Amino acid sequence: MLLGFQGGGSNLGPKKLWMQISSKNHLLATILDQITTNDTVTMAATIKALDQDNNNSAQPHTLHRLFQGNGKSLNDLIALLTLLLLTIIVWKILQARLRPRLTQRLPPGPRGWPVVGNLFQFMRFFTSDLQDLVKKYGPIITFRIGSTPFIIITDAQIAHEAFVEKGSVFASRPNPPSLALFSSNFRNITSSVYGPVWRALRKNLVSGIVSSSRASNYLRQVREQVAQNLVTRFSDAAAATATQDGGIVGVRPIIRYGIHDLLLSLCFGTQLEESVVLEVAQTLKKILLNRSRSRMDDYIPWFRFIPWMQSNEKDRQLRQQQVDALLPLIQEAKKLREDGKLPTDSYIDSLLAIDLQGEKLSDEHLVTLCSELLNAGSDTTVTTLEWALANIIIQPQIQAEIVKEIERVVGKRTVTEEDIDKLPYLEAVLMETLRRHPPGHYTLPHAVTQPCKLQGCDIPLTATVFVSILSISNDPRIWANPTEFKPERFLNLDLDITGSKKITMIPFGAGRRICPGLGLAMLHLNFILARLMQSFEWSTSAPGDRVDLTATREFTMVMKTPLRALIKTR
Ligand code: HEM
Repeated sequence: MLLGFQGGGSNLGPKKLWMQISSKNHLLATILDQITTNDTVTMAATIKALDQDNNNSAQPHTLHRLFQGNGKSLNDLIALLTLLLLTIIVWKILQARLRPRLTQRLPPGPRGWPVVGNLFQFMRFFTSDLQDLVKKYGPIITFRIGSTPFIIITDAQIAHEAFVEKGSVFASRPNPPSLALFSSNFRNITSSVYGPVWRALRKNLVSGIVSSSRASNYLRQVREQVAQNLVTRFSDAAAATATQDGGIVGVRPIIRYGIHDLLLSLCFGTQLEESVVLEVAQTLKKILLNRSRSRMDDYIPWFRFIPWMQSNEKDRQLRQQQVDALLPLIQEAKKLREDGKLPTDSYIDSLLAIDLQGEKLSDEHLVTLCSELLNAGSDTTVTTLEWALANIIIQPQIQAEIVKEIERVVGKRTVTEEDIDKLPYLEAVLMETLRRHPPGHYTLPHAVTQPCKLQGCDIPLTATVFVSILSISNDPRIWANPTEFKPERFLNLDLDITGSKKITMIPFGAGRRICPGLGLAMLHLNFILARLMQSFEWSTSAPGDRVDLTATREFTMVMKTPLRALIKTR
């Protein structure tokens, strides 16, 4: 259109034309106003005034020449002004989006590549030690993936400032699109934003199976039964490879089975057949492994167009398998409930009773919430038990100390849940395991509810924030000789594992999003480890064997070489 003007006889360049237009900007502003309000009658009057203005001037106005002298229509003028208006709007939008980025002072971090940011460095640093980066950039580090800042806090005091002192600000979760399918549109505890849905679901879990766990007869019986089955499974596996010194067992699969058996019973109110437990465990593991793969298309949208990066179809298949595995159990639980036979302490019973924003939960939503309990509580517990046994095998004096404590407190009878509080050394071994080998090296991702400052740096709304759990529990300013496995350090320590007063180690996170299963997890860990220690002598699978403590990331940080042990009934 502008070219049209120039070709229409005006010998002015665009810059000069603009200056002339600007000189009449008061009248033009009025016209612009009228264009936007579609007030054509007054607009005509204003243009007349502009005309008048030109007639009175010694030098005829350029616009006048352009539109009247050259016979251009009012429509052309309107089009020019609309174009200007649009340019102004686009400029304002760009300014609003760019200004915060240009003036923001994010925590420092490594330089990234254009467009993808630190994509190629991030996953490497995420699974390795951050010490070198901390030396270079300080205790809070920013990575960028696409345009999203990933901020990692490595220091206990700063973690306390963020998650506890500014708890409500750091209490939300980011909502990456690929998570929608498995979280029923971000409506489970782990992924929901800080708000009423999260509050209602978390309260339901905590006031249901977590708080009442010790008091509930049903839950106590389940644990007793599962611990007994676990001991039998270890005995059977050892018998299959029996030598005169005992039998060799692969530790992880047996414990995995036991913990799934336990959580499925807590969830569905009934103990399930072995084939069902195995099928559910296998399906959920596949999903966890798929979910823990980095999904960069969440942050760099054009990745979705690269064929080998597309995982939507795979996600849909896995979701279907999850529904196929869990829906029959939900339907069975509904029938038991109708017949008044479903234990009221089971998780599914509380979910069937709950109204979420005035509505009962759909079957699809129930699948999501049951899977969440099983996923959150299984690998974390299995991993902790495997690391604990590995360290106990490496240091036989720790095993001797645990057994001595159990004999002193319990005598010859089988250890029960009531005994757990009287076994401080056993608990110290588990605490040291959670410090040295936390199942998650990072908290889950947090989002902020409003832009804020941390240590003088900006934390924008777009940020995804993590605390490095491992950096804190390996910090030599907090823990003497942090790389040594020494349960004794916990014996006379007034430890606050929730970190609410002071953060020293937070394997369960801290603040509003702290793991709601903390109490239940500690009960399971103590009870099962006590039973396994009381039932068997544990040693390396062959004389001179070394237990490899290298970690690798699955969903949790697991032993890279799964633990094999020689066990002998005591
Ligand atoms: C050794 C066992 C466990 C460990 C180490 C552990 C650790 C964690 C960690 C680090 C978080 C993230 C906290 C954050 O983002 O700041 C978390 C969240 C969570 N955990 Fe656990 N957990 C364990 C067992 C359990 C169990 C048994 C349950 C279920 C009863 C459970 C349910 C959850 C849930 C639902 C969340 C999400 C909380 C929220 O977003 O509000 N966890 N856990």
